[in-house]
Amino acid sequence: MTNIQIHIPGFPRIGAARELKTALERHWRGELPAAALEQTGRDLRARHWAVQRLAGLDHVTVGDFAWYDHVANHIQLLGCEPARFGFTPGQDALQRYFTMARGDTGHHAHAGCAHGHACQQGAALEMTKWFDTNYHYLVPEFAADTAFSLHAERLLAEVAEAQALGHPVKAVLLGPLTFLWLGKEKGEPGFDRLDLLERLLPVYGALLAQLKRAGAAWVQIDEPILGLDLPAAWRNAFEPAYWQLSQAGAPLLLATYFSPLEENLGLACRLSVAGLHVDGVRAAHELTSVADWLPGHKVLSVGIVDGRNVWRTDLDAALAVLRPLCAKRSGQLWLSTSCSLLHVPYSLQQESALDPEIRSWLAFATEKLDELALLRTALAGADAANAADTAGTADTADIAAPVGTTGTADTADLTAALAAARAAVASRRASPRVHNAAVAARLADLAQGERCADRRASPFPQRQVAQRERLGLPSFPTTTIGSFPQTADIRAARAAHKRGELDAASYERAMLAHIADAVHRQELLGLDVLVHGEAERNDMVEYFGEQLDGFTFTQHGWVQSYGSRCVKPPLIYGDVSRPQPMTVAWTAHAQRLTKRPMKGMLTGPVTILQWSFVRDDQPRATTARQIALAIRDEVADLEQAGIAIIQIDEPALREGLPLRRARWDDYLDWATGAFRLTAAVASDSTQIHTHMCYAEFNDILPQIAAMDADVITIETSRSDMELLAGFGQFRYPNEIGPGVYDIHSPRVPDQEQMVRLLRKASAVIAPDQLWVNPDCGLKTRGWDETEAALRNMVAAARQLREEHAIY
Ligand SMILES: CN1c2c(nc(N)[nH]c2=O)NC[C@@H]1CNc1ccc(C(=O)N[C@@H](CCC(=O)N[C@@H](CCC(=O)N[C@@H](CCC(=O)O)C(=O)O)C(=O)O)C(=O)O)cc1
Ligand SMILES: N[C@@H](CCS)C(=O)O
Ligand SMILES: [Zn+2]
Repeated sequence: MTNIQIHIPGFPRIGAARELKTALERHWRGELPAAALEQTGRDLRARHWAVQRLAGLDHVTVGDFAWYDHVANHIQLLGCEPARFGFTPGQDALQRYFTMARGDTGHHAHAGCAHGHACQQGAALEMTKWFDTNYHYLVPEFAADTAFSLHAERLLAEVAEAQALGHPVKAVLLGPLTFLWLGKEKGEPGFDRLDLLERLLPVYGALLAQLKRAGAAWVQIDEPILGLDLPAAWRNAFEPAYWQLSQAGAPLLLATYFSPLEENLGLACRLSVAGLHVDGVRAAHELTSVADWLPGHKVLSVGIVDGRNVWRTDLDAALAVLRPLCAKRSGQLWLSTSCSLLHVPYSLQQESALDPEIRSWLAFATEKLDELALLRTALAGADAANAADTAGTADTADIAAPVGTTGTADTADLTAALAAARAAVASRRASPRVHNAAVAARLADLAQGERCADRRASPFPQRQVAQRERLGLPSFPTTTIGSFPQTADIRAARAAHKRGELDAASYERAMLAHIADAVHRQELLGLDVLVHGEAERNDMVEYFGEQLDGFTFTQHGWVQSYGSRCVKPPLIYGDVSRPQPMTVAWTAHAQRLTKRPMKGMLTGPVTILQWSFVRDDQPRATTARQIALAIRDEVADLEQAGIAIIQIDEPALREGLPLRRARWDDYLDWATGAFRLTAAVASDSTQIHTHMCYAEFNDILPQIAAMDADVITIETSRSDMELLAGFGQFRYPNEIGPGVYDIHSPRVPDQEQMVRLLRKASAVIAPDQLWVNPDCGLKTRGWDETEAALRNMVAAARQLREEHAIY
């Protein structure tokens, strides 16, 4: 009979009430000593392990906690902190960690630094998106002389902490190949970071041996890159690497997630490990093959509960998938979430304001633990019954005894719990609030007149003439990306309004005053195209989600985005439409305060989709088109209100690319189509901007060009304008604003630094196509640094105008 166990690849670390965020930010402000911060970490870990055990999980996961990011943890664990930080022996490890994550603000590239203007010494590690999620990791830096050494004290201390609390431990590590893959090569061209594997493996070996000695029953070793299109050298490296590691220590559970294994399936099944975890949601179609190919003595861990979305699991469907697997695997079958629960909110228990019907459709992290326990109980019962049928005796001795609330369920409880889950799934399927006939009809009408609906009236050159005539901007026009500092005042006013302590009219007055302040400051700075500053927005996606039909939102559904920063993704449960204008009054107010053009600011359909929890009952493309129509209405209304420039942000367009290249074309087709559908309603003389950050665009430049925005502003400063080369080579046809300063750092760039970047940009893009702007919005910055940086930016633009003498 099958031994069924339950576990999770990882748990949210930020805390039910974002305790980690609060503690970190207090520590960084100097208000909380390191010892107190450490205590917060211990308390959170203890609480999270207790929740896992109480739900009946067989192992607690240790090693998923991080002060800032789990990849950064591995940089320290494996002793490869970049030399450029100049850390000295004996320097406090926590301080070094935060310096890597946040930069060394004591080292100013602009003020008397001997390293020149491209100086990156002391700059924070680059952040980039973790696969196709909205979580950012810190990018390891590798060079030919990178050395590794083991610093496992923190991880081993966490193992000991869990053991002291009486928990069976499964430690989790990033695998060596994924760790190297996620890093960036620095230094000499021609260096290949895969060459470091030989040096890295002995350190992993020593680590695994230490974990075994420490009593970790299992080590989960994450290799999500097995779901990517890997170069042959990387694929070939797996077998020898894992053979070497298998000699070292505790049994290894190799974990893959986010993507099907495809051509790597046989390889993953063959590796010298004791078990394999697969994503049973995104790679559901591979489960039978994996169950067939994986040798019988290995554990198969099936990630059957969705770790990337918030819908309650259809337990009947899950059991229908699991039963045959259970029959095939006479040894050990583990049930799990598809991936770490880092990507979903903590618990539904705190959500008192959700509509009860919609609430019944949902499962956040802690509810997903309960789902696993239910599935295990249901499956174990069926397995026992089968065994009794075949052997004539019911031997339940090797069924892991369920513990905890759900685990103690007797047959009646189990039946009731399954019935409740079934009713919730049925209610969601049949609910009239999910479907809106008017939205369906509008989409159907579009399908008929498709070609005109997503094309501007005239081609770009004609629009450019009309826009230049209307706007009369100088060359190298200056602008910002939308948000200005979300000050403590702004946040406090919104929090007071939410608590009912500040009435709607007073809140609105406060926001209008912040907008007026932002407009005034921009005029003094001499910017050419102004923005209202987004003071009234809690978040660029949540704000729209709160106003669109078909969306709902939570009170506490926070998900970590990077470090202490979190987002509260809205939930799309039904057909999307816009009951009324969402931004027009704020933007029109701002426009009335100035004679300069005020840029309207919208979030695009792909980004709203990508940064929300989305429906799983219809294709993402359909939802994207519904959102596109809603935002299109807003474009039309802004235009009607006299707004001449409208920015439609699509920072998540690149991140939404499927992890497998074979699926790119289909995605890019509907994603860029949704953008065009949003923008195409604008007349020729209305200038449409889009903005993208976090993007390595070069492999999708034709599709970005096909979006046909009049102006695109992109993040380029951190790559020293290297990203722009592709736009030059491709002869990007429309106007471009390559970011000239990194908004993630409090460092104020000087004029000369930005002039250098603009000259570099002018060498690859025609100067009359160029705009001047920061990399992204300024909401996380303070006003002093913002004004200082923008003053220098405006001066840099003026200098370029003089150099090119093309007013
Ligand atoms: C551009 N980015 C975004 C991404 N995803 C999004 N959904 N939105 C984005 O903007 N992905 C990629 C990047 C990630 N970058 C960031 C940057 C900054 C943040 C951030 O600052 N997050 C805030 C939360 C923002 C928010 O929702 N604010 C609300 C609520 C504020 C709050 O916590 N209030 C307190 C009370 C405060 C008080 O003063 O009393 C409370 O409610 O308890 C608001 O402004 O109303 C963060 O704090 O983490 C995220 C991603
Ligand atoms: N308009 C947004 C874009 C962020 S990607 C902002 O400025 O914050
Ligand atoms: Zn941005």
